[in-house]
Amino acid sequence: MRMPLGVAVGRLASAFQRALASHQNALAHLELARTAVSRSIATAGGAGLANPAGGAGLANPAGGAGLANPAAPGGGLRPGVIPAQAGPADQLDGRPGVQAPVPMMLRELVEQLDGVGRKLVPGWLGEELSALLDEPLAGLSTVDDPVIVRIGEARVPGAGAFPAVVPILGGNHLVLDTDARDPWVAGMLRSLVLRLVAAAPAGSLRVLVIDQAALGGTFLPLRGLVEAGVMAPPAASEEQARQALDEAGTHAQRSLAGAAAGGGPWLLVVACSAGESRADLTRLATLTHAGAAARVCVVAAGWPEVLPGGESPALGAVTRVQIEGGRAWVGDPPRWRLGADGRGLAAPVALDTRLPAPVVARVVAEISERVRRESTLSFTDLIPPRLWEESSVEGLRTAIGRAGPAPVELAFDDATPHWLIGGRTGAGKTVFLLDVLYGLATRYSPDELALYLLDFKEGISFTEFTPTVRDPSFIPHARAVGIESDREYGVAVLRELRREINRRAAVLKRNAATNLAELRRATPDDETMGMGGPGPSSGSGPEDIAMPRIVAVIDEFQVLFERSDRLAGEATALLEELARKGRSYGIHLVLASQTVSGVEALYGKNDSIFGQFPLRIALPGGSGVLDTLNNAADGLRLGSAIVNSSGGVAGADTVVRFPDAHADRGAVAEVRHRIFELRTPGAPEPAVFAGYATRQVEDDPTFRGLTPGRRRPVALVGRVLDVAQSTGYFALDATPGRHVGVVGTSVLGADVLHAAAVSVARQHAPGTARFLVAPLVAGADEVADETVAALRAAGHPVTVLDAPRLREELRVLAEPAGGYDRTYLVVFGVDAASGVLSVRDPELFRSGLDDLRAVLRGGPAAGVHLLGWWRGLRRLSDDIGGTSNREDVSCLVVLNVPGQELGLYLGEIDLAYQPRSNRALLVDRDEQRTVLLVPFVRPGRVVEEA
Ligand SMILES: Nc1ncnc2c1ncn2[C@@H]1O[C@H](COP(=O)(O)OP(=O)(O)OP(=O)(O)O)[C@@H](O)[C@H]1O
Repeated sequence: MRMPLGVAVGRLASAFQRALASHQNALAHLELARTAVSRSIATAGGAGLANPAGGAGLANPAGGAGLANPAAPGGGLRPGVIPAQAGPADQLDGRPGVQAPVPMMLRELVEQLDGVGRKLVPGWLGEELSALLDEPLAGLSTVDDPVIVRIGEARVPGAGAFPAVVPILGGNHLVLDTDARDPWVAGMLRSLVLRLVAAAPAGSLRVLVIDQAALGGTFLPLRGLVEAGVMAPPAASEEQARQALDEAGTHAQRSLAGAAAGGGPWLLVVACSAGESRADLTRLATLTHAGAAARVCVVAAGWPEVLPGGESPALGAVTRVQIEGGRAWVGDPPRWRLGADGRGLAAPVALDTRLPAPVVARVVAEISERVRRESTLSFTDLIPPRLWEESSVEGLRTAIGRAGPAPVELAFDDATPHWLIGGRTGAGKTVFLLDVLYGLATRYSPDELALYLLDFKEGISFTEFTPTVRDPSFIPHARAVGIESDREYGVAVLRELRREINRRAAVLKRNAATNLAELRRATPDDETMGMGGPGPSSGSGPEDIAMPRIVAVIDEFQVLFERSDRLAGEATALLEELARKGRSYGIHLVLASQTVSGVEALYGKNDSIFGQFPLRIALPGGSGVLDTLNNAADGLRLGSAIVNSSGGVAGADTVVRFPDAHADRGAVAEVRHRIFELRTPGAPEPAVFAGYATRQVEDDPTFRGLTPGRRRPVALVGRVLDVAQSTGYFALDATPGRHVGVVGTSVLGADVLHAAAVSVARQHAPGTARFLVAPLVAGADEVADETVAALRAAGHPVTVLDAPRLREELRVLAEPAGGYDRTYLVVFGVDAASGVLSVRDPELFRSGLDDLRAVLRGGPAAGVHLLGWWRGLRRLSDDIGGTSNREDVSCLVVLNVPGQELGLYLGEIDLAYQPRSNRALLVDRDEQRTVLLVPFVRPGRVVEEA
């Protein structure tokens, strides 16, 4: 029985109404509609699709009851929707065997379906794009269902054109027989990807492009999507292709494993030249069988029918497209048919190829903006609702930002024990580190986590973790904070970490554990945390097994290697050891650098260190921490980073956005105060080393603790650059030569002498020590006067000497008679007296220098010590009778003396000393001690001039 055309159309219309009502059910309705069409065609003409010419009215659209006239209101093609595309489609004619054009009903069907698809996928293309971009991008609420997407335009000679659509996602895949070296195919792939990502909700779809044949060039026009975090940088080599397919496989496995829970993003794998390798074909084919739950969709171009060794791997739920002489033939999609003969759409298709650059730019910008909007997170998003609830037994984890809308967490654990961070100046390194550190310090208590924070550059990176005058709060996890650190201080921190490794190794051994996690799993927390009884089998005290994980951050670590000297050698050895052993002992390194050369310096020195740093984080300009072939970080915007946990190899990058901690100072301060309030009462402040800070003896805790009655007085001269910043001092015992010589033209010499004099004075009861003070150089008068005043205020007798009187006193002191416990000769500018001292007494045949040398040797045994400042090493050497007598002044504080000159004087050729402002070298010949000092200076001293 024949069905009247009007009835068929009525059915069709109601089917479409339903389809339009719910895009969720679009495919079901497509099926319904198709059936209706087939039926109507079959009943109307009995000829079906294979021979539409036989269908009444179908061959002549104009006669087809409204449907046939595209311009007719309410039906047909909307003006401007289908572009009048020039190009191959204009020459299209029917597929061989197809006698007549595709029925208009089908054309209408597909047109209507594109109406549905338009809701699903923005329908812009070619010239129409600009017009449509005035509308907001149509978005999908989900991509969980199959999406009907337009790939081109079916053209029927003499009968107009209609959109050619295929189902994609939802378990549907697309395969083309021609690869993307064909510009037509390349254009279609780009257009398809752009339509899909534009429509998909942010974060619901990620695109992986494999493009070996064009070295990643096919998707160059869409590279903005990489930065938007929607598309991974194209895999352009065999190795990268393998990694991309690994990722797709893992994604499918994970999705299948979590299928019951539902959700999760989709991965669109676009293989631009699939036929490059049989292995890749097999893996792609496997994915087409995996079903919708795998949440991977394959679009593969260049799929060969046969391979040299046999058939191409069997494909699953794919729509095939063949390219023949500039025409595309679209096969039947899985589960339904586009034509009655089972051979697909019976009309050739001109693929969508044109994506005008300005339009692409605008779409990409809009997508980026949307992703940015939807993925923007603030500093507080990194902070857990409840503080200090995590255990660090298995490792440390913290949120650092988002990839699209998906939160990204990074870990310090067995897989990624240490991190390497790169980024040019101003790339946000400090902000990123603050994000990480606050994230950690809010998740883990100080029993679970300790921090060592070291910064070598000028700036204030870590200052906020330390108490200041304006804000006394601090982060109780921080044990040591170095700001504008010296290399020496850096090495001191590394030494301390090595000591901690050795301590932990011993505890582990005693407890028969091979690593920290094992020990802590076997030991109740209150014991390992230092709050309970002794360890299980060791009998060791709780302090002994207190083992929070330690994160040591070294910003601008390349400074350690900026010279090729003994210190750099030690730093390399220490870093290597820490990197190698840290994993087992819960000690994790974060090395950050702004220059590639910093990284290369270390590579050059020792290749193996960076093998221990699988996690690479590249901020803008930080490609140096990635593989040499991976320049993904070059075009990054501020606030984004490439995170790569495969040692930086290309293809394993994730673009992550992180919040700007600097932008929300109030929130940051509030978090810090919350952490501070939670600390155990009496928790120690971090030891803060600020490279620029000067030190005064009056503020020194050791100085304040000095009282009379010490057996051997100590002369305090500065603060050592060790982690505790211990006080630098010389013990003045009876050994010949126990005198303090301060050397250098710097006026800081006078300040150091002051510190030495007032500190020894505190160790004698008033009146039991006498001080002979000789201010011999004008530049030191002020300090000398202060010294005299301070000594007198302490109740000690003080005699002020000029050069001739100094000579007299030396004559007396050369044969000491006693009377006082100690006599201190404090000479500001010993060298200024050398003219007077070198004169020989005509009667005694002795010069002042002879007496000086006698005092230097014999004085200490009689309680006489010289505290002297020489304004040059040569002058000191001359006064004491040459380098062979150098033990006669065995305690030196060296200021601005060239390292080489000092090395020669001390007989240490490889001495790594560079004079710099606000620093001195403490040399104790008797104790074989050479350490860098921040010398004590008078308040208000401008040290830069030193
Ligand atoms: N995620 C972000 N979003 C927006 N702006 C950011 C972000 N991170 C950092 N910035 C901004 O970038 C600027 C530089 O950041 P930061 O001080 O962290 O850089 P840096 O790499 O440490 O620089 P330098 O090495 O010169 O100290 C700051 O003004 C900061 O506000």
